[in-house]
Amino acid sequence: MASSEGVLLRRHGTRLSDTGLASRKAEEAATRRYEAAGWLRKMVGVVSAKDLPEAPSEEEFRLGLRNGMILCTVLNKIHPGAVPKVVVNPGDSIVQPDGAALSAYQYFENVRNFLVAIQEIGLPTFEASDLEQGGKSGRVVDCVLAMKSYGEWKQMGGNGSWKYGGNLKPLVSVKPFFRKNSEPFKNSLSRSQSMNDSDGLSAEHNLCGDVVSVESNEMATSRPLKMLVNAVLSDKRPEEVPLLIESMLSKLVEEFEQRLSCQNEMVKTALKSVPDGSKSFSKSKISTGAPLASCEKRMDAEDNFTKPKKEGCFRKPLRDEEASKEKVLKQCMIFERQQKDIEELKRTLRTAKAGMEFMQMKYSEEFSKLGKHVYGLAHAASGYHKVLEENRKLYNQVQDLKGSIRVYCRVRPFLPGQLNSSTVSSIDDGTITIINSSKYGKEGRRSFTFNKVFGPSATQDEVFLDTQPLIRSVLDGYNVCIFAYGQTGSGKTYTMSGPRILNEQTQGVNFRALGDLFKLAEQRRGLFSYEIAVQMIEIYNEQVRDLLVSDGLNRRLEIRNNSQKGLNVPDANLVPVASTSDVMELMSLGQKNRAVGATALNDRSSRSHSCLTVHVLGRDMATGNILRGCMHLVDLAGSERVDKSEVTGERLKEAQHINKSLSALGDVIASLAQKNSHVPYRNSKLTQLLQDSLGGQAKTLMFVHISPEIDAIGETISTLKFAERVSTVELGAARVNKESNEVRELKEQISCLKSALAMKEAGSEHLQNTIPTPEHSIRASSPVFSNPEHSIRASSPVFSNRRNGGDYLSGQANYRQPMEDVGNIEKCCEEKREP
Ligand SMILES: Nc1ncnc2c1ncn2[C@@H]1O[C@H](COP(=O)(O)OP(=O)(O)OP(=O)(O)O)[C@@H](O)[C@H]1O
Repeated sequence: MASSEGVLLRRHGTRLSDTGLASRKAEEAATRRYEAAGWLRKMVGVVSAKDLPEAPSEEEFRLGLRNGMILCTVLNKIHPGAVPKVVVNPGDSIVQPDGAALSAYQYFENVRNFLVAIQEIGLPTFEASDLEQGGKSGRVVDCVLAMKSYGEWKQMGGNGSWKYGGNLKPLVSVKPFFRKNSEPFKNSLSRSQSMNDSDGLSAEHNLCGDVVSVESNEMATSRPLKMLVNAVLSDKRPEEVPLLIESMLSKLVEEFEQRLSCQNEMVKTALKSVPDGSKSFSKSKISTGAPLASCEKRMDAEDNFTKPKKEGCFRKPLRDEEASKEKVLKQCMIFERQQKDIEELKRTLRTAKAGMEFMQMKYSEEFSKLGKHVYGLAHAASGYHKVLEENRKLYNQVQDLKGSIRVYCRVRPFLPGQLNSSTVSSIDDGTITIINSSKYGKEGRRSFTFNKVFGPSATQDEVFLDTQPLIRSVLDGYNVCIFAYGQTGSGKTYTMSGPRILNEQTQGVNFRALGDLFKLAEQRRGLFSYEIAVQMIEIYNEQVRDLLVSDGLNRRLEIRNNSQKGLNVPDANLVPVASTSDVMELMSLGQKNRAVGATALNDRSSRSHSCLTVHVLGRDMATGNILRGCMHLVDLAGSERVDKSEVTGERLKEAQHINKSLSALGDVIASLAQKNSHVPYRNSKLTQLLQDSLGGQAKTLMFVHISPEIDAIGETISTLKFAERVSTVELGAARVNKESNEVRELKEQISCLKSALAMKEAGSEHLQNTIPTPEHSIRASSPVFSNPEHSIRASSPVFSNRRNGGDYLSGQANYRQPMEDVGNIEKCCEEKREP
């Protein structure tokens, strides 16, 4: 063996000094081995020691003792009964160099029992594997030499606890062995078995729970392992055992390492999940002890629950325990942290709840405020509607003040090819002066005053300007009548519709009025909803016909002034319209249906009155009030005299009807203007038809057309007379207003003169100088005197009666005269006041 060791040493190229040390050690080991072998041989005798040479090699020493018989026999000799039963195999005489002949049973029983006994005595032991190939025979030698010492100590009468004083290495890693068939072994085995059989979990738990010291823990752990080893090795051949054990051990080590790394991972995870801030908090809690203990308990419970049951309890190194404790600490910190978070959440919830309640209260307050505001707004809105209504009324009153019957005169320009010699002398705002030819009487000029006179150059836009405000009145529920009056060819159709070729500039009143009507209705959307519909009627020979028929049948219609729908001709087609173009389309249909007769004067001359009525129904969306208004656009038949038309028979009849109806219209308007109690509506179909729109709050606009040709002067004058008659009262009223202004001014003059007289009578010497004051100069140049209109007054009796009137103004008057003048002026004022 020494040589083999030497060979080994040489093979590795060990240094010489090392080689010497090794050989010395080898020699020493051999000496000890020989001593052990000699002592054993001596103890068992030559026969029993036949397998153990006197100076054996390591191998021979191991093989000689391998069956355990020598060892057990010697031990029983020095300590009788130490190994109660030594197994003797019948075939043990057959010695195999590799020990293959030895049964595993024999091998285990004797060696184990020996080792148990040695352990019980307190002698140094070895591992069973040390008797195998590659085992450490030095331990066996130590054990044998310890037995020798023990035997010698016993022989010398040693008693009680024996202390081995030999130079032995402590056998820390050696597992304790228990004697087979011995009581302690039996008890531990039966206990382990019963535990495992009954309940693996509780058995493990109890095993772990019973651990009080490391020693007892080791004992408890070794029992099931022993069983496992027994079970595994029982049917194995001896030569397989070392390999098996090696494999098992490596697996155990592997398993242990795996668990260790697993635990390390858990600890790392726990450390990561614990916030830094919580450490100090948790530590302070842990220092109190109680929370930590509870945590540890919880963790133990968790561990026991999650650990696989078959693993059993492993003895852990101290480091593992520390890691485990640290893990517990971390868990505890997490738990504390979670509790803190829960508290925080609860607090937040409480705050949120309070916030919600506050918001709810605020919202209810806001809602009640909003409700009051809405109520106020509704109130204001109703007020606004009242104001609107008031505004509507005021607006129409203004229109009334402007005149509910307004007459406008329009002079047609000369047509191409006509002689450019006009009967119109001058046009001054509302007054037109006509040159009256000698043919119809005394040569001279005649003036007519209307609301406005449009000369030949007036545009369609200018003509419409005064009509425009009345369109709003229609939407406000008032009725409006717009007439085009005049002799044939004077331009009625031009004013109402425009020329044949239309553009934006040449559009007539109809287009513009309807355009404004729809535009205003659109602007009022949201306040009012409007329904607009159109009727078109023709009055021909005092017969009423519907012009909006598609079959061309001219059925006679009746006029009923008391129709509930506000329709005077309820049987006529009433066509809803939504735009100006809708209306124009209907108008062109009506024009086609209109009875048109060719006359000597104008091939487009119409011998009938046509009336386009736009019915407006407005619903006040706030109050639900209904407003009904309508606008009549009437293109009257030519107003020329019958004899001029040179017609007889049917044409004469037509002309007579036209004249009669126009005359009736004049009568009605005149009656209205004069505010007569009786208005003769029923004298013609035309006035019957327009009854609701003539008088009352209705507005009437009449465009009177005249031709400028000299040969039409007769028609022109008769037209102007008709128009003057219609507008007389209105204009008369205007005149009265004018006169009252004059009276007021005259009164001012009187008071002035009176004060001048008073001063004179007071005997002022300087009167002569005081009369022509700047005040008088101003008065002399005041509108009353400077106005051309007042030039009439200058020649009036008031001033003409005055002697030295001019001197008076210049301050040269006789002082008696002013009193006369005052009397005259006062008299004049009284006269003017009368009408
Ligand atoms: N202000 C005007 N400017 C230019 N042309 C005009 C004007 N007024 C009328 N006319 C032209 O005079 C002609 C006759 O006009 P219009 O047809 O309108 O007369 P009327 O009175 O309607 O005739 P009737 O009674 O036959 O219908 C037309 O050619 C028209 O274009």
